[in-house]
Amino acid sequence: MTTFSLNQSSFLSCSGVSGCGKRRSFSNLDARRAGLALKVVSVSTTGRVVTEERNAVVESKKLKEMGENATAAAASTSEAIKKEGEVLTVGGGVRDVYGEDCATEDQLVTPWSVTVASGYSLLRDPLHNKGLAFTDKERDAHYLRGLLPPAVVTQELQVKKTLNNLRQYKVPLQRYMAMMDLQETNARLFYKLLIENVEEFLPVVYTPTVGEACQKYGSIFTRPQGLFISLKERGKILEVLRNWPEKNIQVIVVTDGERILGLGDLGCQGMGIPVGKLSLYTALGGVRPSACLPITIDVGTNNEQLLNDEFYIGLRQKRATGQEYADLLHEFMTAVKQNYGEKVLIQFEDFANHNAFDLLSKYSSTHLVFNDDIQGTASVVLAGLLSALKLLGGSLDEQTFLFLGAGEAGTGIAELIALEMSKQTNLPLEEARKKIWLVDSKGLIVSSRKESLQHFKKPWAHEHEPIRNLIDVVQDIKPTVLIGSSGAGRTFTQDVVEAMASINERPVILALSNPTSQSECTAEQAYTWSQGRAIFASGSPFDPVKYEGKTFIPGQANNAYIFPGLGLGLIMSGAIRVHDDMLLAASSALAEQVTQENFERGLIYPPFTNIRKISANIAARVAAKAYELGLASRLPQPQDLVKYAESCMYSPVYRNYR
Ligand SMILES: NC(=O)C1=CN([C@@H]2O[C@H](COP(=O)(O)OP(=O)(O)OC[C@H]3O[C@@H](n4cnc5c(N)ncnc54)[C@H](OP(=O)(O)O)[C@@H]3O)[C@@H](O)[C@H]2O)C=CC1
Ligand SMILES: CC(=O)C(=O)O
Ligand SMILES: [Mg+2]
Repeated sequence: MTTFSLNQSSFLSCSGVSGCGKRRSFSNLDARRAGLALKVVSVSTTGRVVTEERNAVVESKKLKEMGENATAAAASTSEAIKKEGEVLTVGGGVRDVYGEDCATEDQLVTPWSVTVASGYSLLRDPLHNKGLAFTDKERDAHYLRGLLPPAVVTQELQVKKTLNNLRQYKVPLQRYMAMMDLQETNARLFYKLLIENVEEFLPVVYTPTVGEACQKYGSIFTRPQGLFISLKERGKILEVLRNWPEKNIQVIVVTDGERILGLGDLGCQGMGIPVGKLSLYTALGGVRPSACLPITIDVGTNNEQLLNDEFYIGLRQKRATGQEYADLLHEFMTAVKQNYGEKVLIQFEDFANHNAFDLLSKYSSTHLVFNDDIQGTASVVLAGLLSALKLLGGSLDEQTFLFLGAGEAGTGIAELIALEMSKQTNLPLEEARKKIWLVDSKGLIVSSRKESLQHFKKPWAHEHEPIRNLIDVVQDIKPTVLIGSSGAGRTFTQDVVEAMASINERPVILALSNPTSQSECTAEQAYTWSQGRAIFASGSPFDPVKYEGKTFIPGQANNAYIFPGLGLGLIMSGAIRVHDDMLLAASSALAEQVTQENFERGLIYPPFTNIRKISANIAARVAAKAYELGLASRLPQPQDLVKYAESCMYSPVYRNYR
């Protein structure tokens, strides 16, 4: 294995010797221009794929021999290539002939190979297909003649046409299916459309529609969008990982489907969630689509309705638990590290809390792992609270927090608030926690219940008499901030919101539960019942609300603001572990992106329209923290991390092919 310094790898990794994946690993054009005597790979007859295997060590040696001149050569090479418009250069990195941005990857794959798909195969390769946007020259060069009608159109026109078509669908699930179809047909068009129309299509590929898609996944399933690893694959998980066509994976989102949004156990059909989250990694965070791998672990389901559904696509058995479950997960975690190395980010998503906390603590010291529901949600909510303070005045420790729901989201947020409070005031963590109260399905969590509490609830069992109902808790505790993390829809009833409004001039009410049906209250309810005084945000989006002649725009408190930027920051710094301070850094980076204009409209989050800029800022702060903590492996540290983050981001614009 040959390794390069960052300066070298920013060029070399992209030009193939470092192996940017089996299919797009090397542009011969780049190689020739970089002074390497590589044989030009010829394209086969129509529809064939030419694969050329080489020994990377030999080529690596040649590049090493270039020594210090490599970077300079790379820079001038990039410039030359740019002029011809054949490949795009960004930030000193080079994208290969198919335009895959490999700037963040420096792993070596030996032996590497070059594969060129042409003709019919090219049209069916979603990462490279451009449909009618293939130019006449490209059609000649890539054996596409006759496979396409004569018209040549721009990507912009394709976006316009696709938008027109998508808007014809009035049923959200049909829009979802059309979007998935587009993703599977032409990824760049899918991402361009999603990025340019993020507020319109986020609710389609993500919450709320993705929830319905998971519920009906068996019926709408057509093609695999990720890997299914079930108990049947026990002992063979490494082989299963190797069946995935992309080799150079940077982020895995994995679920076992037991707590999909607030919809409960959807078993194998939870796959819609990793697929959706990873679409956001690319669209919002700029991680290459080919570097993203959605995985669903299927250990059965306890959902009787699914078990009896003839279209169910998962194992027809009750969930495996205990040692059997732990062994499968351990085999998975081990295989991932073995196959992709230790810098692949594994995001745990929508596991039930009885596994989520244990998995996170078991693997956080050996793998680059992150639980989105516990940690990403905490980071996004803390950001919202930091910016709400600008509307409210005062400091974090002057607030009293009440949660409905004491699971992953609730206790995860509570802990990060306490941590931030403790850092801000030097208050011991134990003391900071006393400002935070949680209610679960049995009522207020108090010390007299301590023995029977799950471990993650114990820090929140304060001295107090038990109280059963939320309204009584609100009247007793008098919170300034009320947070819904229960998964139980419409539990912030009129009397609860009215009580919050009678206690506070500007009550902060966050109804985090997803999808929309599970939101603790609607935006309209929050504004109406508080006479327009609530500072409100919800996990799933709500339309603007008109109340007494004024229009209120609800914010979206969703971890989608955090995980794409956090992930990018981890990847670009080569972080080896996730640290709480990175979550705090992400929170403050997000809070700083809220503008005066946003505040004037009552918003505590910036609009999603600016999300790529927001993600670059989050990534930069997370990466800076990784360097500061000595957890970053990609050295030296780039000087301007925001610019570097932007330069690493995937662009969905079509590339010109030779
Ligand atoms: N907006 C966002 O970014 C995110 C939103 N979420 C949403 O948060 C919700 C909860 O997720 P998560 O924390 O992982 O789930 P958990 O299952 O871990 O926790 C749910 C908690 O809510 C409590 N609860 C359930 N029903 C009621 C009720 N009727 N009254 C009072 N408490 C109740 C449970 O009580 P008990 O412990 O007694 O069973 C439990 O403490 C989901 O809807 C999810 O979609 C999650 C992550 C991110
Ligand atoms: C948003 C999210 O992660 C959830 O609802 O589970
Ligand atoms: Mg989740």
